[in-house]
Amino acid sequence: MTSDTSIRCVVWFGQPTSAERTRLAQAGWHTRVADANAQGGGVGIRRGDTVVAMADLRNADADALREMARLMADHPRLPWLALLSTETVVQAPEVERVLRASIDFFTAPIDMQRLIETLGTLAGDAPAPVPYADVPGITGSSAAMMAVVASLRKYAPVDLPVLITGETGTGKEIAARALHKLSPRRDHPFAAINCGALPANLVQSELFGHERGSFTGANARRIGHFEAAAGGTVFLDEVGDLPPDAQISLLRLLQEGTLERVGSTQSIKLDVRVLAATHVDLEKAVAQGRFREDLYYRLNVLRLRMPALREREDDVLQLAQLFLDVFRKQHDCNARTFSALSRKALRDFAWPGNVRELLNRVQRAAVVAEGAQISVADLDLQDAITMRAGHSSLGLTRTSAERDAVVACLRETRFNISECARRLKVSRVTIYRLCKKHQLVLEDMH
Ligand SMILES: Nc1ncnc2c1ncn2[C@@H]1O[C@H](COP(=O)(O)OP(=O)(O)OP(=O)(O)O)[C@@H](O)[C@H]1O
Repeated sequence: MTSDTSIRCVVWFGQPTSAERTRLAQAGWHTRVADANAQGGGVGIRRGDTVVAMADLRNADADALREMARLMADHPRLPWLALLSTETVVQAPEVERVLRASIDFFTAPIDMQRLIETLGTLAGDAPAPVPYADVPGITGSSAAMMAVVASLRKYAPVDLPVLITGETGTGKEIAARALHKLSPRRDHPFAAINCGALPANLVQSELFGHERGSFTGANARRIGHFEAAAGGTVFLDEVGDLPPDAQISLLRLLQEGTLERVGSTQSIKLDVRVLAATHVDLEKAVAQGRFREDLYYRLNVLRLRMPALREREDDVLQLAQLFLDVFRKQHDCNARTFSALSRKALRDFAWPGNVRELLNRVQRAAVVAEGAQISVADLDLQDAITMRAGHSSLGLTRTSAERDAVVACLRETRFNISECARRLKVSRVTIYRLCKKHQLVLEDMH
């Protein structure tokens, strides 16, 4: 069983500066200087800990270089990074040997941000989120999320309704906001209305407005949500909850582009795009006569399905780290990252409440965590780690397909990491991360 208190350690062959050590410590990495005097002074390394070795060539003379190359050859299982000075002669045979044995190298002055990101990747952390610069609010680089982003880009400029489906908390409103922001209507209002939360007797008036005196309590004329969003976009969440009379008014707006306020017979022309969401089966509601079929076809012109979080296993850690980083900016908290075991639990959990549940668990964990690492207990996910990863056959199939692809390519390339990375169109660091994820020990595969 993996310990939930595993450490991350950089075994530094050479001399780190105190500023470098401080930055690493801030990022959750212990530094153990490997020299003749190091015994006992460093961190105890145990099974389950993450260890990265640093070949610091900045002050290395010819003897030290030779020694380093020999050391690296003796420890091929360690992930090695190399640090060079601007004077290091990279063509020198000993330097070439060091570089060939290294996953990546850095030249002084070290870009500490890049170093910390590289260490994180080697430790199996979530890859940095893919920024969709033009698609606000959307995070995730899984295949499922990339497909969503492609649809958002396609649908946004088209002035037709979009029916957004998906379980609760999958980001349907985020998708609707992104559609609005990417559309030519972006400078006009966006109104999000939860149809299920409107009092049944006031739905018509809330959505379409009313004239003074149209019903008891209507003391003044009121503009409805649709009119207030003129020129923009209206997002109707839980559209299946609309009562029959509001369904008729909405159909008319979609067909004719007009509405009537309650208590008036005057038609008002209105330009507004309608986006609708549902987490219930609208087809079933139509079959049962609870939802108008003609309205269903009007709303369902373009369809966007938001995937459940369990279908986006690759995004869970990115989202968790993002939510933690955002929380840290707003609150004083010790937690900076997730323990190895809690990362496993985050990946394995089925997330019935989807992204919203992830956000809530991370925020709660950030409040209760005592140290720099969020534990499984902080996330209240103790049960998740006892369950098998990917209860769903989809999760299992995907994981084993990924493992098979890496193993096959490594064999085809005769375990040449660079060639394997080139063929799979990923970085060498990713190959090392995948080997770690699937517990592939290169030497055991020959
Ligand atoms: N891809 C994403 N990137 C970042 N945050 C997200 C993403 N998807 C959802 N969220 C966050 O998750 C929460 C739930 O999202 P949202 O309200 O859009 O879900 P929903 O599907 O509309 O839920 P419901 O069906 O319950 O109304 C929000 O806080 C949102 O910011």
